Amino acid sequence: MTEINIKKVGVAGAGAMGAQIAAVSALHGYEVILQDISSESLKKAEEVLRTQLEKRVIKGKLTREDVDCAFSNLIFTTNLEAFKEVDIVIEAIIEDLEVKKSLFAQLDHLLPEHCILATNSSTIVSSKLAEAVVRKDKVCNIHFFNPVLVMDLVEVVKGPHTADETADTSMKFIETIGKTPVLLKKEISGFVANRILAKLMNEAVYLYENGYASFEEIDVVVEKALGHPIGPFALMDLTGLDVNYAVRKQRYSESGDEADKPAKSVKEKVEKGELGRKTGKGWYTYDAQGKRVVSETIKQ
Ligand SMILES: NC(=O)c1ccc[n+]([C@@H]2O[C@H](COP(=O)([O-])OP(=O)(O)OC[C@H]3O[C@@H](n4cnc5c(N)ncnc54)[C@H](O)[C@@H]3O)[C@@H](O)[C@H]2O)c1
Repeated sequence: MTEINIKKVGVAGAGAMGAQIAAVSALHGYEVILQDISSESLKKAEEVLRTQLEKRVIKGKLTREDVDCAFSNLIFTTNLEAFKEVDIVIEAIIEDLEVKKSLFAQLDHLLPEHCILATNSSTIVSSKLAEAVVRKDKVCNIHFFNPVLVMDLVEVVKGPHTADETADTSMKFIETIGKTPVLLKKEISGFVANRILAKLMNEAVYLYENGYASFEEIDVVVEKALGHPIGPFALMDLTGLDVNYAVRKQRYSESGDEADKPAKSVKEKVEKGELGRKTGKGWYTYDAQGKRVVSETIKQ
């Protein structure tokens, strides 16, 4: 078994996930290329990362040298050609199967032969993306959780096409960036955490849409009675309602199961552009610093 020696990391997509995956890799000494089709997204990613890492310096979780070193390891670019010498690419672009497949096909031509091509998709199994490439044995899921700077766990999912050394190298890579990887030996849409979470979210939305309790009250119950750090509606705001919507659409297109369909109330919010923290409003409203504006009903 030949294991791949990872030195350079490519991250495609500089949104909420890609930016932090790149930052964590750079903080652990890897040379990282963060690529996005939008220069606006790259600019925002750099600004947000500077703020987030600065906060960690103030809290004493990182030193200024750590942060300076991480930024010196990071390249922000719109040029896909910059991935020509990377050893692993983690794709974290929008949750759209056809867009992801098209990127995988482009990358397959461009990347060195040994390079692993992993997807951070919340739900799409990597065999659907492996269809677009020749290097099928180098394709797997590496699924991080939001926010990547904080969340320890990463799911690595092996498809029937994934070589053992691809899964092994991916697991080891995750350990080297200070995270705990869990290997799924067989692929299944949504993997472990999101499948379990989807059941909870469905029930929360059912109770809300049928008027049993407000979304704020449901969040309070889940936090205080079940001990979750945040409730399902606050979590949707953190993840992005557009991401939740896209994931459910994908799941529904695969399963045809009505229970997988995007929720009506989520669809309405996405259509209004209320996507959660990233737009300042989702289920809750957020101020310019990203702090939740507490409603009068909850204050009482
Ligand atoms: N948000 C979450 O909580 C979360 C958690 C785990 C996994 N994921 C998955 O991670 C991926 C990214 O999610 P996100 O929340 O960071 O999305 P996001 O909307 O914040 O960012 C997506 C980025 O991809 C860029 N992009 C679109 N098409 C591209 C292309 N062809 N090439 C390069 N860049 C492109 C966009 O410009 C944008 O900057 C999705 O597959 C999502 O399912 C999200």
